[in-house]
Amino acid sequence: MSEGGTILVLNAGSSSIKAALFGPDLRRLFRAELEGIGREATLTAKAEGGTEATVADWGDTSQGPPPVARLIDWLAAHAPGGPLAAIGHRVAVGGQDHDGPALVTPALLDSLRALVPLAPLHLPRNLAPIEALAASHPEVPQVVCYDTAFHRTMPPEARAYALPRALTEAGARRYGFHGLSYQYIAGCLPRIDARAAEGRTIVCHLGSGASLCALRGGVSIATTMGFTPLSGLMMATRPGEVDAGLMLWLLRTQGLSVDALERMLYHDSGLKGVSGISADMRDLLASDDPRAAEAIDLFTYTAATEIGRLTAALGGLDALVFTAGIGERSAPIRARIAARCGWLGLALDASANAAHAPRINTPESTVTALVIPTDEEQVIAGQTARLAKGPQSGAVS
Ligand SMILES: Nc1ncnc2c1ncn2[C@@H]1O[C@H](COP(=O)(O)OP(=O)(O)O)[C@@H](O)[C@H]1O
Ligand SMILES: CC(=O)OP(=O)(O)O
Ligand SMILES: [Mg+2]
Repeated sequence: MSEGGTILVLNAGSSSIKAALFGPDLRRLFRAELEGIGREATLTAKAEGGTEATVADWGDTSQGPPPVARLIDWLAAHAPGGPLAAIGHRVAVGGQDHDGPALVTPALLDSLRALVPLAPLHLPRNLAPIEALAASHPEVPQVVCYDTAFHRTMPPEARAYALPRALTEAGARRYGFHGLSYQYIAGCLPRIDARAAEGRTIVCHLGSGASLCALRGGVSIATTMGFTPLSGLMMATRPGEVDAGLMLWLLRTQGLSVDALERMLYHDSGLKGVSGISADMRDLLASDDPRAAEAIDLFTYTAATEIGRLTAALGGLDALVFTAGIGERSAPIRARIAARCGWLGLALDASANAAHAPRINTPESTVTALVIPTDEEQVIAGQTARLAKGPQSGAVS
């Protein structure tokens, strides 16, 4: 890693691409977010400490060149210059063979390409910039940071499906996702609330993709996503939990192809499918269409019932944390989920919630409720700096 250079971080999610530049001291220098991937997108970018954000209409991203390629060109022209010391990438899935950050090599890329069926919405978007940057910046080490790695502490009963043993042994088990976000939150908790840091805490990562993580003493012991990021909570375009038998029925009797089934599950379900209006929670909250209300009800119902399931895994609940796009910014959704969790002793302070305060529970609430903005890019930058500094560091050729 070139001493004194900057670290570029790329975090491609299902509805957004977040990019950031960090200095050698791991302080953020610049951030950019392309929001609305797959439709009309908007770029927001800002130098750290700067007052003016750049906001640009990015046009329709459902067609044309991959938006990440344009974003990389845009960053080269607009972000602070200087040599790149390393590039860190969020990679949604590491499967059973990859459970910690790793330097990119051609062999690693080959093994990750084989995992695309485990995260077809994410992995191609994660791998494309690695391949492009390996070609354009062959001298710069690249590091992949897995969403799944944080959950390797889950006990066997939280990882296994009740499938034939041979399948479980072959890797057909729950990996969990959003681990970079949960790692960031777990790292913040000791500074924010000792009881949440040491006790039984559920983190609600509610973005375009959504999941919950049960933390005991800051360590993941259960999560709602599984082998793929389809299961668990209802999401922007994914259904969350559905009966596997329904999928068999669709394939056997409704003439659905495997490709059409995959498209339906990853792109056309969730908030978008139920409302028929939008995948964006903001649009649904602003709509007076009853289908929007139905979609929001199903979203908050599923989140609350899954909180119940993870509370059982933890044996009780001390704290609930809201994070990611919806969790950080939507007071009405937090209020509706919390209202369904009153039986746990949770009560929100309406004005603290409306103000997105760091602590939003009432003094009487037996469960602490916190809002913590996540920062996956910071975790990626830390993992990237550690690996790229090592003596074994080398770029892809
Ligand atoms: N103020 C808000 N109210 C409700 N939803 C919001 C708000 N701001 C952003 N969102 C939602 O957050 C989601 C994006 O969250 P994010 O965590 O960035 O997702 P991802 O990383 O999966 O792309 C979008 O689906 C958007 O609808
Ligand atoms: C794993 C996952 O669903 O990620 P995202 O929320 O970024 O789509
Ligand atoms: Mg995300």
